[in-house]
Amino acid sequence: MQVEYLRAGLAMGDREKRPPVVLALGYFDGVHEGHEKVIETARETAETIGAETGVLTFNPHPRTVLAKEYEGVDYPELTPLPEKEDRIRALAVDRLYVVTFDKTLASLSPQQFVDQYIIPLHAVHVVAGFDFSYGQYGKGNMETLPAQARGRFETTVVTKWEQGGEKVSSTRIRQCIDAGELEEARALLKRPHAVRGEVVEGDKRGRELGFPTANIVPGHTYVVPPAGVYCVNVRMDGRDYPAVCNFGYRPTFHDQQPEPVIEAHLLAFNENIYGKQVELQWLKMLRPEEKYDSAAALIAQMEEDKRDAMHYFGIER
Ligand SMILES: Cc1cc2nc3c(=O)[nH]c(=O)nc-3n(C[C@H](O)[C@H](O)[C@H](O)COP(=O)(O)O)c2cc1C
Ligand SMILES: Nc1ncnc2c1ncn2[C@@H]1O[C@H](COP(=O)(O)OP(=O)(O)O)[C@@H](O)[C@H]1O
Repeated sequence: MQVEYLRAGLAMGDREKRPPVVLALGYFDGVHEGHEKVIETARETAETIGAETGVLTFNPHPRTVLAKEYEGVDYPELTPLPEKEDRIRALAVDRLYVVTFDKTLASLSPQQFVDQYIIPLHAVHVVAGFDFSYGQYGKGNMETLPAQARGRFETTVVTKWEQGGEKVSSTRIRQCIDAGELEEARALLKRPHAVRGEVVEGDKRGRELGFPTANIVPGHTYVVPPAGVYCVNVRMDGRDYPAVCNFGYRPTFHDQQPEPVIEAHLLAFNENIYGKQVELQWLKMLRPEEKYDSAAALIAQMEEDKRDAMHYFGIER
C-alpha cells in the first residue's frame, strides 16, 4: 500500500497524472466492522471497474482543531495513525491518502474539498458511510456529494452497520472502554482494543513485591479504560503472553502521580524485556485500582488478582 500525506490541497490538473481510484472516505478511528464495510465496498467497486482502491482519511483528529478542550492536545484514539495504516493495509487497499486536518482544511467549503482533494486524486467513484460529512461545519454529506462531483465520479452510500440494534461506531466503542466494558468493546471491534508501546524501567519495586511488571509506555495517545486491574494479552516478538495488568496511579506507593502507568505482570514468565516493543490487548477488567494500607495487603490482593487472571486464561497452577 502506498501512503501519501497531503498537507495542502491539490490542483485540478493533478487528476490526469494519477491512476483512477475508487476512494473510501472517513476518519476510520478503530477501523471497526462498519468501516470495513465501507472500505470493502470500495475495493469491490474497484475490482469491477478495474481501478485502484484508495482510502482517504484525516490526521490529526478533527476535534483537536474544532473542539476548544482538545486544542493543542492529542485526542485519545482507538487506532492512532500507525495502527490505522496497518489495519487499512490488511484490507488490501492500494493507496492511503492522509489529509492533514488543520484550520485551513476545516474552513474549506464542501465544494472546495471536493475540488482540492477528491477530483485531483482522480477518484472515479467515492464510497462513504451514510453519515459521512465533509467541508466547513460538516455541511457536505452523501446527499450533496453527487451534485458536487462535477460529473467526474459516481458515489455509493454504505448503510448503517448495526450490532444489538444500534450503530457500530467509534463513539460507542470508546464509551465501552471508558466504562471498563472491554468484552463489549471487543465484540464491536471484532478484536480486543490494544495499545502499542515500549517496555521501560520503573521503580524496580515490582520484583521486590514478587510481581515484576513490564512498564509499557504507549507510543501514542490511546483511548484507555479506567484505573484498575485487567487480564491482558501481551504480544511480543510475534508471540502472545497472558498477563495481569495494573493500569493507574499506584496510590499505595504514590501520593499524586500525575499520569497513569500501564504495567503488566506476565504469567509464568521470567525474562528481561526492557526495550521491547509490545502490543497490549485489553481483555477483561478484574477490579478498580485501590489504595492499600501496606505493601503486604497489596501483595495479598495481587496474589488474588493473579489467581483470577489464571482462571480467566484457563491456566492451571
Ligand atoms: C496485579 C496487580 C495489581 C495491582 N494493584 C494495585 C492497586 O490496587 N493499588 C496500587 O497502588 N498499586 C497496584 N499495583 C501496582 C504496584 O503498586 C506496582 O506494580 C509496584 O509499585 C511496582 O512498580 P514498578 O514496576 O515501577 O517497580 C498492582 C500491580 C499488579 C501487578
Ligand atoms: N513475569 C514478568 N512480567 C513482567 N516483567 C518481567 C517478568 N519477569 C521478568 N520481567 C522483567 O522485569 C522487569 C520488571 O521488574 P520490576 O521490578 O517491576 O522493575 P521495573 O520497576 O523496572 O518495571 C520487566 O520490565 C522485565 O524486564
